[in-house]
Amino acid sequence: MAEPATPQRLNSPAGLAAGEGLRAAHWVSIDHTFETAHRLPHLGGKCASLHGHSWRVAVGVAAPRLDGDLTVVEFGALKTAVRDWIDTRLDHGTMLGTEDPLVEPLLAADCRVFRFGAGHSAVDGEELAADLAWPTVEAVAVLLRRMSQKILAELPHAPEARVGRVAVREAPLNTAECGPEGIL
Ligand SMILES: Nc1nc2c(c(=O)[nH]1)N=C([C@H](O)[C@H](O)COP(=O)(O)OP(=O)(O)OP(=O)(O)O)CN2
Repeated sequence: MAEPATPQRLNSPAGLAAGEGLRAAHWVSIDHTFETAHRLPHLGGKCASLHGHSWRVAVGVAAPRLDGDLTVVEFGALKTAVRDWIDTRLDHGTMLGTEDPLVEPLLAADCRVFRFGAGHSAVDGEELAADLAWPTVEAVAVLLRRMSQKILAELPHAPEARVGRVAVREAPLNTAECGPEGIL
């Protein structure tokens, strides 16, 4: 009789014939949405005007083999942590370059502001964007990939699990992706 496919056997390289799938590669991803304003004075045109988007982020995590519970990382734990980080710092706020003259008046009016390019004055997560001068979609993807790497490191995950591509959509037609170095 065939041996039952218990999680232990499935995750054990010794329990698999050569070429069987579980040693190959695994990708999972979670999505989150947030409502945030930004502006990009350095690009000029309409992007220089303060405007808002319904942003969507997809965080991908890859691993060469699964954890003992047959996951790359548990969806619920990853979603909770990613949502919490975004919802307390970006959602219903404004992303600005640190030199933007709108920073001070918005903070004075008790609005949520997340500064890019804040260098040594970065606070509460801004350090992850301290070297990114403006909140372009590409820069937001870098920020959220760094955030995801920090979160993954603090969660139980499969051996050698890594954050893969992080895709950020600011509008239905505009998406930026950030992936591991060497992917091109
Ligand atoms: N590579 C990038 N290009 C642009 C960015 C960016 O972050 N990275 N940002 C903008 C503007 O902020 C703007 O929000 C988007 O501009 P655009 O696509 O031109 O405008 P619409 O969303 O209104 O697009 P339509 O297709 O014209 O409706 C610009 N470029």
